[in-house]
Amino acid sequence: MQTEKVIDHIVNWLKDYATNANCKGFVIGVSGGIDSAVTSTLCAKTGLELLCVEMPIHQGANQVTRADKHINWLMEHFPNVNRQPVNLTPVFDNLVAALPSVDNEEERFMSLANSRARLRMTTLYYFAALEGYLVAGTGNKVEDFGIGFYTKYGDGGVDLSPIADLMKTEVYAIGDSLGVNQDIMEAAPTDGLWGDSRTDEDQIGASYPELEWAMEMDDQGKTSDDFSDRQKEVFLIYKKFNTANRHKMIPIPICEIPASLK
Ligand SMILES: NC(=O)c1ccc[n+]([C@@H]2O[C@H](COP(=O)([O-])OP(=O)(O)OC[C@H]3O[C@@H](n4cnc5c(N)ncnc54)[C@H](O)[C@@H]3O)[C@@H](O)[C@H]2O)c1
Ligand SMILES: Nc1ncnc2c1ncn2[C@@H]1O[C@H](COP(=O)(O)O)[C@@H](O)[C@H]1O
Ligand SMILES: O=P(O)(O)OP(=O)(O)O
Repeated sequence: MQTEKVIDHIVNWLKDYATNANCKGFVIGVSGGIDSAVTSTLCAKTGLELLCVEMPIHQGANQVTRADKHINWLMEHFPNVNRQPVNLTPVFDNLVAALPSVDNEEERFMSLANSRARLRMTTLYYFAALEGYLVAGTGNKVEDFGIGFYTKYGDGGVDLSPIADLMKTEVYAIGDSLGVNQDIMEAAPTDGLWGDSRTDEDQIGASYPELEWAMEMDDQGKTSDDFSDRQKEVFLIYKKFNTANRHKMIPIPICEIPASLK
């Protein structure tokens, strides 16, 4: 990858898109992870306004510290960057309190994890409408179009996706070139939605480099019969997620009414 040229390409793309859309700039959620660190830095480099929103929901202290440090760094280098902390912990707790209780709390862990991402999306769109900004998405290619590892209409609900054509390893290469701080470069990817320290790899059962390999093999038309041992295992994990989450990667189904009925 020609890293410097890719950076310039994305920055120009962001600038052109916002200008043509008559928007003043961007709003983004900054989590302390690599995807939002890279995307926010690319947005900052456009020179347009950038609002970085920190939205903890029972967040691990290390994630909050990494996000803080990254935003401080951006603000030191780019006068067009501002920050807005929004503590969503009480909002989330109130939502849970307003919902009917369940017999077994475990039954709703996934539903509530995704609700966290949707509260963040709602918050980002509040600022987008208020200030005339676009919501910048932070999904990369393997998450968005490989395994569909994001919350539909949560972190997947965005206006534009600057890094969605880049694999996670390419996002790290860009982060390195942009000077993203080492804590973030070394942090294990996590969706941070569970109130514990589980990583994406813990949840998925494969690492991003492994999943990128499987995505490449799938694109080449390979099947699980072409592999054995760990490769077969990874390929099957990839296919399972890719199949289950395909509905997130295509337009929503619309019930077409036959002309004869109109
Ligand atoms: N980037 C990240 O690391 C990141 C961010 C957020 C979430 N996550 C993870 O992503 C996962 C998201 O969970 P999920 O995928 O179950 O939730 P989701 O809400 O993203 O998708 C499930 C929902 O999609 C709809 N749906 C299901 N099948 C459908 C179909 N065939 N056609 C149309 N709609 C359909 C239903 O409403 C269902 O509740 C979790 O494991 C979460 O931890 C990862
Ligand atoms: N705590 C957070 N504050 C702001 N924005 C956040 C936070 N956690 C997540 N986000 C945003 O959502 C995407 C996806 O998050 P994952 O951690 O990968 O699930 C992230 O890039 C932020 O934009
Ligand atoms: O989306 P982010 O910034 O939270 O990155 P990661 O998923 O690698 O934690």
